[in-house]
Parts: sequence; C-alpha cells; structure tokens
Amino acid sequence: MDKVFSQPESFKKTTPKIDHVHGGYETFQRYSLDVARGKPDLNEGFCIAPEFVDDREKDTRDPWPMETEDNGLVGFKETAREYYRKADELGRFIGGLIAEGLGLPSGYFEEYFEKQMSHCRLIHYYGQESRKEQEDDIGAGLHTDWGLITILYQDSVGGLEVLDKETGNFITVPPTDGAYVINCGDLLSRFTNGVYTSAQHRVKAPPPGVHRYSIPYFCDGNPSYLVDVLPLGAEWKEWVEGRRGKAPEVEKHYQPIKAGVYFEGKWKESTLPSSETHASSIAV
Ligand SMILES: O=C(O)CCC(=O)C(=O)O
Ligand SMILES: [Fe+2]
Repeated sequence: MDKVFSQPESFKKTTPKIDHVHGGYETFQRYSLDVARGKPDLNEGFCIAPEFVDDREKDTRDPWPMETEDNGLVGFKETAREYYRKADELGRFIGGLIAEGLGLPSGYFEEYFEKQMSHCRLIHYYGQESRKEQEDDIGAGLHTDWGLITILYQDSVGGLEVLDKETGNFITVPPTDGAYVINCGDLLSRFTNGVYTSAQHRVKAPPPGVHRYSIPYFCDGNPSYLVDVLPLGAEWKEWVEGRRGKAPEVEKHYQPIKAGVYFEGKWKESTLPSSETHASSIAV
C-alpha cells in the first residue's frame, strides 16, 4: 500500500475521487468525519468502488492508476480487486449471521447486498512532520460508520479507539494479527430500531514520522434499498419470514430511508470542499 501513496501527487491526482459514488484517490485532509470538530482528518486514501471491480457502469475510463515496473504498482489492480471481492463475500456471510442472530432467515439482507455500492478505502495516516505533534492530532475524527457493517483491517501501528458512551472514555482497539474489526454501522442500527448501536470511534494520528495504514470495507448496500425498522415484537420473526401482512405496530425511532440517500448525505457532510482550501489553514 505504501507504493500507492508514495507516488508523486501529480500521479495520484490522475485518478481522483470526484463524488460519493465513484472511487479514486482522496487527497490528504479531504474528510472531516467529526462534523462538530470541524478539523480535517490527517489521512489520504484510495477508494475502490464497484466500477473498479465489475465494470458495472460500462464506463470506458479505466479508473485504476497506471502500473509500471518503475512505479512499483504492477499487480496492484489485481490484488485490490481480489481483496474487494473477498471482503464483499465476507460481508454477505456476516450479514447472514446477523440476520440469523436476529431470528430472521439467513438470506434476509440479500436484497440489501444485491449490486451494493460498497467502498473499500485504502487509508494512509500520517502526522505532519513540519508541525509539532499536537494532542488532538486526529487521523479520523469521531464518527459512526454509515452502512450495515464495516470489515476493517488495520496494520500494527494502532490508534483506533471506540467511545464508551457510559463513561465518556475511549477504549483502544489494539491491532490483532489475523483479525478484522467488524463495526456495526448506522443502517444496522436503523434496521434494529437502535437495538444494535453503531459505536462511535476515531483514529488518533500516528506521531510524526510514523505511517499507519488501514483498509475498511464498507457494506453500504444497494442505493435503492429502503432501509426500514424491522418490526420488533412477538410477531416480528413471522412477519419478516412471510414478508406479508401488515407489520405489527412499533414505535419507530427512524423513518425509512434509501441506503443511497443516507450514504450520500453522510458523505457530503463529512467531505471538505477541497484539500487546497485547507492547505492554507494548516500551513502555519
Ligand atoms: O483506520 C481505521 O482503523 C478506522 C477507519 C475508520 O473508522 C473509517 O474509515 O471509517
Ligand atoms: Fe469508521
């Protein structure tokens, strides 16, 4: 992954991410996941979207960066595609387990996963060497993930923390060899009427000179899928399995929303206008 990010800026910008749908290179400090904090996150990314993997959109543009012996990227596309597909499979499998755990048929979330708009981000965190390290240097601001679940790989540097809502303390999520972190996202929370909560988490920036890499795969669902609160209560299981009849009345904490609409809204609120805008504010 370091090979991707060590390319010259001009090269990285040949495949820019331009909107919430497509993938591509995301410049340093593009996002500010903690909207209230309002400071840019100290990371850059490369976002792999469906069109990078299955040519679904029949876009003639090759979204992948050029691979040459000189730039060391030969094999990047193939490896990244393979990773995306495997993560997608794992997400569906875990989705099946979650459905079963909720007393639903294991295929309950299949329609959600069908042609889903998943994004896999390769993330590179780094502190700014020109600046003194600051206590509040944040690699990724406090946030919840947006989709059903996230499958997160992190390297051995550490820095991921989850907020304990009861105490207000942060709990570190140490890197564990051979293990993924699975996050429950906002849409799973909405499906379960808040019974499952999407935990707030953040990433502390590594100290100057240290580089951290992670790969979250976000199961963000089919954009047209209407996410609605599963009807909880005694009749719940029966109603969902039969998919018929009127759902038992429950007090919904969330209104139905299309997965794509939710995702677009969250992306827009977390994205800064452009890295250039912020370059001036952090240069001092
Ligand atoms: O890099 C990490 O460990 C977590 C990243 C994350 O939370 C996110 O991108 O949503
Ligand atoms: Fe996250």
